[in-house]
Amino acid sequence: MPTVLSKGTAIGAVSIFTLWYNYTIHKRVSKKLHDASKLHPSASRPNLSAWRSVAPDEQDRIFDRDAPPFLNPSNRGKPLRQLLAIMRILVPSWRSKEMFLIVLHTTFLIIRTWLSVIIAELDGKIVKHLVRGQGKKFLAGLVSWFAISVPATYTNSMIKYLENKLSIAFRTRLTRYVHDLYLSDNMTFHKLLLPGTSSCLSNPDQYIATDIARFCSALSSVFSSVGKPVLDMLTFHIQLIRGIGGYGTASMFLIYLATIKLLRKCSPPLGKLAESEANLEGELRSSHSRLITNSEEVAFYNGHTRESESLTRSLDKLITHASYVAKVKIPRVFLEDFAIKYTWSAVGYILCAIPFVMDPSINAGQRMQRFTTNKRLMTNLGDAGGRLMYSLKEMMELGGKTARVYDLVSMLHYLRKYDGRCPSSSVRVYEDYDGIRLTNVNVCTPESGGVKVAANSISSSGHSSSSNEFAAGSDSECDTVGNEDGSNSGDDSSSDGTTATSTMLVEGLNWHVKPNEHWLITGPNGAGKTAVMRVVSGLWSPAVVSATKRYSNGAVRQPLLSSSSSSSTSIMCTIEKPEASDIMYIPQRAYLPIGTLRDQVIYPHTHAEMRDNGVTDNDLMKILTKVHLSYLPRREGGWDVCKEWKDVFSGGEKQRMSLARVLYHQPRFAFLDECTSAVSADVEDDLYSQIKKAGITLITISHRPFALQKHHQKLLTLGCGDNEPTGLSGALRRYIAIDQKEGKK
Ligand SMILES: Nc1ncnc2c1ncn2[C@@H]1O[C@H](COP(=O)(O)OP(=O)(O)OP(=O)(O)O)[C@@H](O)[C@H]1O
Repeated sequence: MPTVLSKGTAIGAVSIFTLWYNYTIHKRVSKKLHDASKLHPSASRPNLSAWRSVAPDEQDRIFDRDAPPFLNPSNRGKPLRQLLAIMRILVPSWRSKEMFLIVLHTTFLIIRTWLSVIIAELDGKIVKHLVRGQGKKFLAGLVSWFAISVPATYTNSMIKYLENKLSIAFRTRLTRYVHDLYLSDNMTFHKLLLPGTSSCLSNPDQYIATDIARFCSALSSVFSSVGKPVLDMLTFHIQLIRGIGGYGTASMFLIYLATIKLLRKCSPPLGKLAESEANLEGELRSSHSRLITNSEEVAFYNGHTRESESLTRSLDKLITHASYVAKVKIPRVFLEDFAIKYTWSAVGYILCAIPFVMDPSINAGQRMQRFTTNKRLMTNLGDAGGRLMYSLKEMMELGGKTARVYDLVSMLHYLRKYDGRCPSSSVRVYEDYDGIRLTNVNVCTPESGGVKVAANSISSSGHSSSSNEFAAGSDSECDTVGNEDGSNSGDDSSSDGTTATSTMLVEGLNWHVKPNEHWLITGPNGAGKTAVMRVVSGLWSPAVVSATKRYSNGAVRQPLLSSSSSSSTSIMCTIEKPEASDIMYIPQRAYLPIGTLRDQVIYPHTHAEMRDNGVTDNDLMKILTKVHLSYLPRREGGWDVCKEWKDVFSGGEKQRMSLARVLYHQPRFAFLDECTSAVSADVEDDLYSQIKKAGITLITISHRPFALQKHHQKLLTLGCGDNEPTGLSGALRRYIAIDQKEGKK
């Protein structure tokens, strides 16, 4: 009895220590976060970003060891390797918080196993005293039983608590890591949704918001569901060897192995099924998001029936899949129950009974004590074995969840590394030029299937190719591909037979914008006006033009122009422009971020940055006056009011707000893409004058050249052949640059 009590005291001491530790640490961390949040809004973010704690290049190397599985299916089916790669993010060092939680969690698992052994022994002793009629000892046994129950219950709740903590810690670190990649400087969030990539990784929101959470929760519970039963089984087996002998435990092990083999044979591919289910859930979620985003348009069209059909279709697919999964699991569930609950228990009884049959000299009391202890150990053992079997299922499902997260992270790494702005040796971007100059630039739509092709070139060579991000698999050594006749279907076939399709919008564009030389870009719908803006901003990669009028998004060979050389060069396409911050791009659809009225004017600056720049609310008021929005702060109730601004502002107000942003940021060049189409003519005139007065060089994209030409000196017309505007399909897009003053081409 004293042994039991001293063990109980030791466990109680450990429990009290962890209680105290948890309480003080929690208080300290909360205070730190509270203090930090008072300094700066972004300071509330603890420095947990694995992006910084694990060198990104090192992670690139890990994730690029082979092409990611969505690009190269042969990389599928390696969940352990994928899990280890992700673990580098989750537990970046031995001294990390996650490591501490894992160690603490394991400690409590060991304590619980130890307690189970103590309880089994105590159980046997209590029954023995009862059978022998030893009342005092029986009561003392009961007191010990209650004494041990306090640390035992505390241990159980700590295990659950630490499991949740671990899951939250994993999720925080992984989501931060993914956010850093997703919102990195090269606009990965945008590239991810371009055609060609979206087919590989649709619904990134589902991956980030749901799949990461599920993966982290599954991973942290695996520590308990696998670690604990393994530990239990080892401990109980050692204990049982004393009770039922080596042959008994050996027989139990053999039965476990046989059950595992049988269950594996009868199991459906649970990992793959879990992965497909997550995909279908993502589809349903994105159908709902689309409806939420476009609710007004759908309502105007009375499109609810049509939308309901599409939602029901997504739901049906998910339900059909879920029903299928439930059906294919039946044989496994049946076998699992039969083997674990019934067969194992029967075998346990037999193994417990054998020692007494073999040794009839044991008296009734001892027999009862040993049988009770062995039976409890056997029950615990069976329970642990059962949990291990169930956790095999969880592990298979974890494989599917791991694959989803690995797909996401490797895709983001892929885009981060290979999607630099114009990384191709044949496309040069200079950012120290006092103007914007494009030389021989082909403006093409992104290739669908382009990522797939590019990634194959990576996997075959084992390192990055220099072709641009949506490029066909050609590297600088390959021959130019394209249509001899200069037709606009820039097809290119990769080695695996994948066809990358891209459309040439503007060929060999030579365009020079000097400071204070205001340009108007015009042309029919779909001619590529916005595409030119995308290429200058780096959202789309420019392609190169060759002397033979062929084109390729990869590098091309071109004979050197000097007569002395018969060799070739591939450098021929350049974009020169000022620092990125000196050019501002205002898209067709006005974007109104979540936040205050002030945030609408200063976006993407924060209020703190605005103050750092010495700008006051009075200055903002002057800007709003210039764009004819001075009434807004009064109407909306001040600068600090937060609303869903896209529903509050009219179409014209949204566009004027975009121009207010231009006046706030004062860039040297501003691309304005149809951003005054909803503004009345007199106000439009004034807005252009205000922007020009602020010293900003205008590059305006518009269908209405006559209304706006007085504010511009130069005209770039896209979508025209040599004489007349052409139809858009099939014909090669050309351009005409006109100096309006001189009236020459
Ligand atoms: N992400 C994309 N992937 C593939 N093709 C695209 C993509 N975005 C636009 N395109 C195509 O590129 C062509 C040019 O688009 P762009 O937006 O530049 O036209 P635009 O001249 O600005 O037309 P509009 O006057 O209608 O705004 C269009 O045919 C369009 O379908």
